[in-house]
Amino acid sequence: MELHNFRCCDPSFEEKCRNKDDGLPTFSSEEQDEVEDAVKKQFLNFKHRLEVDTECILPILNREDHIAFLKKGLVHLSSSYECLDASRPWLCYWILHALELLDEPVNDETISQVAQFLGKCQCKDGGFAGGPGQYAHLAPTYAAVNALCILGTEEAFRVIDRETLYDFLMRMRTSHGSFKMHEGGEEDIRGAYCAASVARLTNIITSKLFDGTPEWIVRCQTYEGGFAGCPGMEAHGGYSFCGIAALTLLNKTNLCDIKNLLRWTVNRQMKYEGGFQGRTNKLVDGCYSFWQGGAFPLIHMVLTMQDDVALSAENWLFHQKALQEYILVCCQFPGGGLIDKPGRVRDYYHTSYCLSGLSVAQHFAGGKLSHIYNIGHENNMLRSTHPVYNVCVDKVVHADLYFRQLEHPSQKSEDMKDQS
Ligand SMILES: CC(C)=CCC/C(C)=C/CC/C(C)=C/COP(=O)(O)OP(=O)(O)O
Ligand SMILES: [Zn+2]
Repeated sequence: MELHNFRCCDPSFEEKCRNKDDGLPTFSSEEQDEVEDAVKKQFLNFKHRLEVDTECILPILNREDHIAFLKKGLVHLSSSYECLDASRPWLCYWILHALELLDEPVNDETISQVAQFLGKCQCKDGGFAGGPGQYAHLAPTYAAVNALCILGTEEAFRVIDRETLYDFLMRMRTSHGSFKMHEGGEEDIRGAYCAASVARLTNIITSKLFDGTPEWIVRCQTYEGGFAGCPGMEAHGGYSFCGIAALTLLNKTNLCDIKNLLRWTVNRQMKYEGGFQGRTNKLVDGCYSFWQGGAFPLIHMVLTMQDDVALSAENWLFHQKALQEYILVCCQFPGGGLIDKPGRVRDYYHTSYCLSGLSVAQHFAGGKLSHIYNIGHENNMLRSTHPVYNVCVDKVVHADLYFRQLEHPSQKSEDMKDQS
């Protein structure tokens, strides 16, 4: 059988996008029309090739273009993105994580600049804000901690003030164990996940901080099987990931109905496109490759811990080939960056989560099972992401070793008791 490499994008349109040197995800309306046509054409072209060649085509990940797009964003970080002015730690995290997945190093000067910039987003009373001088919020706190762990230098680790971070988390906690996103803000399952993730990663977790949290999280699991933002709301992939990842971090996955979660999640993979939808009766979107796809390694880990479920390497939980095809064929934007679906323009959020989903589909690992599976060109392989934090595994191990040797907040209160 002869195998053909398949570059999904139209070369002339690719060149045009590559030369857009502002790095910003903005296109005029004429350009948007052109984008829509070009990417639809590439999808139809792929489907046609599939009919002719059946299994013989190898879609290519356009690594160099994605890296160039990501690096442009890193340079612009401190000056642009007025539209994402309250999400600057998120931009750092999305870009740094996508680059680590692509195994692309960042130079020492940039590492130091980004660490210092994130330091400016940290608030005096603890936690990180969406930008310097803004109020602390749990979402940018999660993004900043992940970004600093990806940077992975002593300077980056030292930016995190663990004492005030603990105070901030305590202030966001409600009496029933849920977490508000910010002072006076909404409480939802993202809060529980962001709090558990940063507390675990920086080694400041205490039983007092998460008393009642697992019980509150399972109240968000709906009759469909996925998790909602709050009890009584609709199941959604973004919230489902937060639910199962937070329960994993808190060692309480036994409290949820894992088989119902599995049934709901597998049914979110779309038969025609191969990608995932976020919720029942909605459209496929590349970012759910991670929010839904990332739940499988966690579900698998729970299932293998239960004796009555026999899972083997042949017993895959989702269609890893179809997901890789959707990401490689439909979600690569010509000239760099990844997207929600054909017709949309690139952004750093979709670039990061499409690549995270591709990594999960390539390195399926959960419990005792792990295998590598690449449907395309050999150069498509990404590094493996940790399914709980969505940071590459080596960086999680490194951060864990660093923070584990520091004093724990419960140790401090013991010391205070001894002194009194
Ligand atoms: C850690 C952290 C902060 C996680 C965030 C998780 C996440 C992506 C939540 C999504 C929330 C939501 C209801 C989106 C629906 O948007 P929509 O109606 O535009 O999209 P849809 O049609 O695909 O449902
Ligand atoms: Zn999306």
